Amino acid sequence: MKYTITVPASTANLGSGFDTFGMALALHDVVEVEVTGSGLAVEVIDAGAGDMSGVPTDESHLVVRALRRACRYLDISVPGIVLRCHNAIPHSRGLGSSAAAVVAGVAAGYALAGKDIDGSALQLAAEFEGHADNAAASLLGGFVVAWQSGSTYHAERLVPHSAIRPVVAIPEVRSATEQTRGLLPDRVPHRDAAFAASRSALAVHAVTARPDLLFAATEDRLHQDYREPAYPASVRLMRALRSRGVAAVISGAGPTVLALTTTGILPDGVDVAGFEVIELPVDLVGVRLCVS
Ligand SMILES: Nc1ncnc2c1ncn2[C@@H]1O[C@H](COP(=O)(O)OP(=O)(O)O)[C@@H](O)[C@H]1O
Ligand SMILES: N[C@@H](CCOP(=O)(O)O)C(=O)O
Repeated sequence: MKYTITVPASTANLGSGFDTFGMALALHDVVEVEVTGSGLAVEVIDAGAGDMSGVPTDESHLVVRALRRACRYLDISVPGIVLRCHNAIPHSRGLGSSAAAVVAGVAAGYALAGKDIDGSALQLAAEFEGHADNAAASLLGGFVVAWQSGSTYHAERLVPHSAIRPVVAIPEVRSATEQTRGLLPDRVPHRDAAFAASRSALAVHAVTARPDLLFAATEDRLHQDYREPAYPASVRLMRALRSRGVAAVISGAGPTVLALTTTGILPDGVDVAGFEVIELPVDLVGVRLCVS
């Protein structure tokens, strides 16, 4: 039997919802899993993601680690595994590749156990990253609001307004989420926290019902400026787009720039040299499984 798991990329934060908002995007990794008599074989296939040479093919592969974790949680043992990973989501660009890999592995564990995905899958997946925004989006699809109570992760899925057409500008350069989290301060001024509270509350309304409010709703003071030294060209592009009235933000921990448009294109005259610009519709479904 072959289990095929299709998992969407995601964009986190959406400007004002640091570690809270996520949105699934229609760019998918596909992972095929087969159970064998013994051993582990991992094949990593570039399906558009670019250079995959740094990705391991042993037990340290992220999908394998998440699959093993889910199998332990679900109390099943698997004698051997063949894994074929077709990677389309570029790595270390702020499009949630690591969360997608973890969600694929967890979903594979549930598939092998013959169990439907439930709330515990989010917990298992979010534990890998320490925040649930990307994982919830890849798991549930649509627009998610994620939060943590103690060590428990939660998320609510909302449906984005149908007029929203996300466009991403992906640079060639990479930046590791772990490193850019290190650029964030331990404390922020109270006025910035209040600013963030107003904009993130507004963003829930803007994304679901009032796209005309997206520009104000995506303003951020908690993370993007602090991370600018890691990817100045991305921040420059984001600011150039915002100066034209586009609701542009840094996608996740960067360096991709996300524009929440209603046109599916970026305005003429903005210099996008060094970026691949593509429209990525919202994925409303989240992770899916096919058994053959
Ligand atoms: N499909 C995948 N298979 C295996 N490892 C992956 C996969 N996707 C991401 N990773 C691992 O996660 C790293 C990128 O994670 P991260 O820095 O959080 O960036 P991103 O914004 O792309 O999630 C990669 O360098 C790789 O080690
Ligand atoms: N909220 C996180 C999101 C990281 O997303 P990624 O796609 O860059 O891994 C953060 O901003 O650190």
